[in-house]
Amino acid sequence: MKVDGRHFRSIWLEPDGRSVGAIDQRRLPHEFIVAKITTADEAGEAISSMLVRGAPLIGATAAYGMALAMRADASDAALERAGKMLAASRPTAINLKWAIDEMQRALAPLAASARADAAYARAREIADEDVEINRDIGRHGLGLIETIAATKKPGEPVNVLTHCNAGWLATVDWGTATSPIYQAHDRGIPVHVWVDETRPRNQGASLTAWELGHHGVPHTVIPDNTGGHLMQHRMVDLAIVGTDRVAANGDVCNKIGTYLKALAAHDNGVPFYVALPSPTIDFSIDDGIRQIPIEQRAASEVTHLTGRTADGRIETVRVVPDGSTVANFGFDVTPARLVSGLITERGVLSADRAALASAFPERSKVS
Ligand SMILES: CSC[C@H]1O[C@H](OP(=O)(O)O)[C@H](O)[C@@H]1O
Repeated sequence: MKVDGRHFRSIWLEPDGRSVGAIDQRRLPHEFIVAKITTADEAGEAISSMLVRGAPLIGATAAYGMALAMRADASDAALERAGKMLAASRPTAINLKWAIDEMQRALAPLAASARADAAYARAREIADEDVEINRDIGRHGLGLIETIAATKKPGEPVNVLTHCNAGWLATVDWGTATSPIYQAHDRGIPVHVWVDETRPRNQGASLTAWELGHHGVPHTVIPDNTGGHLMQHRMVDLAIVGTDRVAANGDVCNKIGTYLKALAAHDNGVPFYVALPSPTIDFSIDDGIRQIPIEQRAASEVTHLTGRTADGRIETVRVVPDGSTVANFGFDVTPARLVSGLITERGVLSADRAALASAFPERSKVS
């Protein structure tokens, strides 16, 4: 997507053909800083520190991390070690394991001398595939927005609520939940986005709002607790969120607070859609609430906030009393019964095993 008129992906191979460039998402929205990742360990640290974040982008970063590992040591032991290290960087997004499995499947049969070049080629394919998949997600999700737009008065926007950041910053490009929004906007369909700030890391306020602003999409940042009120007052036409892992039965794991939005949407008859690329489907599990591991992150993400002072300095301040106990669950699981549909690269599916297996037979058999 564009940043001040210049096209960017969220991650890319640098001109040196070895190191990997990535937007440091911890510095947005106040600073646009590009990080250079030069080793597999740095790729793992970029994922665990959330320099890069978002399920598809985590996968692409791990793929390049495997390539960096092979550049340094292409032995079988190094291939296994890099996979384990990267897989341990974050537990919830299944795209991480998917990408590592893809890389090891491509590299294990090769002679060590051929592995580095093959790894970079496969990592680039994974990144490019993500862009095309997300473009297709947008194409299929666009229909949902067009249907609602047809019921509106001329110029009246379709109001979409989203939670966290499932934008182009969470993927290699386009985003998942935002792809239909960008495509509707680019076609002149009036859209407005209610952006959940998404405590504690504020991915909505700091990332989604930044993205939408740079693309010229009208949006309003709201505290996380506002969505239910807006839905009660018919101010939300559609909710679209991303996901980090979908169980075979259609249960959806996403950023903490998604489940509460789905409950409010269900109670108010607001369509609640989840956008995802097929690598996010985990066909090996069929009960998301019981089987999807929920990451717990540092208390400091809750006790402290970072922002810009009136005179332009970036400062971090404490917002919780010393000594208070903190719980920081990163994700929750929305049961399939609360999901109106899954927007995938192969169409909009009902949130159930039959629909997922029918749309992706090649994946459902593997698991
Ligand atoms: C398109 S996947 C985006 C997904 O990932 C986010 O989590 P995090 O920012 O912690 O990586 C969030 O769950 C988004 O919906």
